[in-house]
Amino acid sequence: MTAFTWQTAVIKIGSALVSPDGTGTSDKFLSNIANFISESRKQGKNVVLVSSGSVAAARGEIRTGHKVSPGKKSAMAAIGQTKMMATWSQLFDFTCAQLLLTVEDLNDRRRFVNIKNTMEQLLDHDVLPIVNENDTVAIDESKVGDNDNLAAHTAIAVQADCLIICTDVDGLYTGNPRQDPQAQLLPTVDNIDEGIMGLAGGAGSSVGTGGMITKLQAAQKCAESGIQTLLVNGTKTRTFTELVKGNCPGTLFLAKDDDSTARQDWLKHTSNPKGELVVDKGAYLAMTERGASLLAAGITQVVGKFAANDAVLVTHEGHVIGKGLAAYSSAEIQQIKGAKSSQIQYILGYSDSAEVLHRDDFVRIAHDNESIE
Ligand SMILES: Nc1ncnc2c1ncn2[C@@H]1O[C@H](COP(=O)(O)OP(=O)(O)O)[C@@H](O)[C@H]1O
Ligand SMILES: N[C@@H](CCC(=O)OP(=O)(O)O)C(=O)O
Repeated sequence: MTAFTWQTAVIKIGSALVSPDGTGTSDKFLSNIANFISESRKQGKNVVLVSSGSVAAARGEIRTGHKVSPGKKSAMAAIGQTKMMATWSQLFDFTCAQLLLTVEDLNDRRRFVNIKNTMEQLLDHDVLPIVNENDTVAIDESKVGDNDNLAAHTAIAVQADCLIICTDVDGLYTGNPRQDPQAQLLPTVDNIDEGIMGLAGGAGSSVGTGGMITKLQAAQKCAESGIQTLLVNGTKTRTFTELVKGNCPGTLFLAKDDDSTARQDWLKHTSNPKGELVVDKGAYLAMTERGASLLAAGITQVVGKFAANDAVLVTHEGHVIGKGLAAYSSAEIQQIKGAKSSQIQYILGYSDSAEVLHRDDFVRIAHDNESIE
C-alpha cells in the first residue's frame, strides 16, 4: 500500500454506494465514509463531499422504463436529492450544506469565484459542503455530466491537495475486473498517458455514470493541478481504516509538480473558451518562450463574440498555444488588434489595460488538438 498525506480533500461518492439496491438510499456503505469524514475533521483536516445518487435514490418514485428520459431524470433528481441529503445529514453531528452546480456556474469566472468563496466560508465555519450536479436545471451541454469530473473541478476550486474517489471496485485495474478475472490492480500511477486511459471501461452498475474513463479524466485534471487522486473501494470497511492511517488501499495517482496559480488551474481545466485570438509569430514566441503578456499589436484575427473577462483560446498558425482571460471584449479587440498599446486610449476612448491578455491570466496548453467549434 502506498502512503499519502493530505490536508484538504474532496471525497466523491458514487451512486452505487448511496443507493446500493438501485432504489432509495441506504447507510450500509455511507456510515463508514461518514466516520472517516468525522475522524478526519477531528484531526483538523478540511473535507468537501461530492455525492451522487439523487437519480438512483428516486427510482420507483416515478414510472420509468429501463432507459430513463432526460426529463424524468431531472424529476427524479429533484426527488432523490432531498433523500440523499437527509441520509448524509443524519450520519453527522455537525451541519451539512447543499451546493447544486452546473457547468455554466463553473465556466463563468465570477460564479466560480463565488462558489469557491462559499465553500471556503462553509469550511471556516466547520460546515460540511455536499456538492452534486444540479440535474434538475442542467440538460445536455450545460451538464458536467458526471460527478467524477465535477469532483475534480471542486478540488480545483477549494485548492484541495487530495481527491478521494470512492467507488465499487478496489481501484484501477489493467482491465475491467467485472469482465476480466485476470485484471491486476495498479497501486500507483505516476502519469495518466494514453496507455492508462486505454484501460478504462464503462460503468459497473446500472446506477453508475461514466465508468472508469471519467475517473481517469478527473485524476488527470487533478494531477496537472498538483492534486493527488485516490481511487478506492467505498464498499469495504478496511478502505477507511487504512485511509485514516495514511495508506492508500487502492490506486494512488500522483500529482505533478505544479507551479500554476489557482486561477490558471481554473483557466486550463474548468473554463470554457468563448472565442479565439489568432496571434502573429512575434507574439507567439514572446508568449511561449518568454512568458510575456499578449499585446494588441500581436493579434491578427478575432474569432467569436465574447465579453471582457471571458476565457479565449490563443492560436498561432492553426495550433492552440494556450487559454487566457481577455481584458477586452471581442468588439473592442476587433478595433485595437495590430495597434500599439499606447494607441488603445485613442482608438477606444479609454484604456482598461495595456495588455489584451495578461501573463497571469494565461495558461499554456502544450498539445494542439483543441479548436473552436
Ligand atoms: N480498468 C478498470 N478498472 C476498474 N474498474 C473498471 C475498469 N474499467 C471499467 N471499470 C468499471 O468501472 C466501474 C466504476 O464506475 P461507475 O460504475 O461509474 O461507478 P461510480 O458509480 O462509483 O461512479 C467499476 O465497477 C468497473 O466495473
Ligand atoms: N448527479 C447524478 C450522478 C452522476 C454520476 O456521476 O453518477 P456516478 O457515476 O454514480 O458518480 C445523481 O446525483 O444522480
